[in-house]
Amino acid sequence: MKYRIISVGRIRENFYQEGIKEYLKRLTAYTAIEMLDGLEEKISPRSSEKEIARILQKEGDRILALLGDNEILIVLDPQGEALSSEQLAVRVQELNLQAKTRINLVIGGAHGLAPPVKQRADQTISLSKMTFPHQMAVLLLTEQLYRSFKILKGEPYHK
Ligand SMILES: C[S@@+](CC[C@H](N)C(=O)[O-])C[C@H]1O[C@@H](n2cnc3c(N)ncnc32)[C@H](O)[C@@H]1O
Repeated sequence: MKYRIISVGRIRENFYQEGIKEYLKRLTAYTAIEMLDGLEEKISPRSSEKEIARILQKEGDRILALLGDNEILIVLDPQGEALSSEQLAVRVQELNLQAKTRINLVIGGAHGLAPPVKQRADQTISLSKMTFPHQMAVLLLTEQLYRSFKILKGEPYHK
């Protein structure tokens, strides 16, 4: 099964880039995985609700255009399903057995994700009830995916 992390916001900070790159590299021992970032629209901090909705829709259209019919979409959202690392590992195992071509994990931008993206989601997963910056959410996700594969392989990993 192929994995793709789609981050609407660009991964700008060096220290996030380094961490994400490291976990993506480690993950290649277990699966084919790529990351796509920077799908965001420019937005002013003083944008109106209407402007934000318009931008979210544009970003959402871009995300949905990337997905084939036979691809799984998992949205990352603080309001999503809370899983332990062991439960996430079981979820990864189940997903890997599905007759689908790719698993897409989507992280929203500064204003989250448009309703059509949330509606298309096959699953919505939370990393915590707290809200993180998108770069932190991508880093946490890559680490938790790596942890999942380690758990599934029964390989040692610091607790
Ligand atoms: C800065 S947050 C967006 C916050 C925005 N106010 C909203 O309503 O979604 C950027 C993205 O990071 C991801 N994210 C942040 N915290 C998360 C968490 N605790 N669990 C899962 N994803 C999270 C989500 O995909 C979110 O869309």
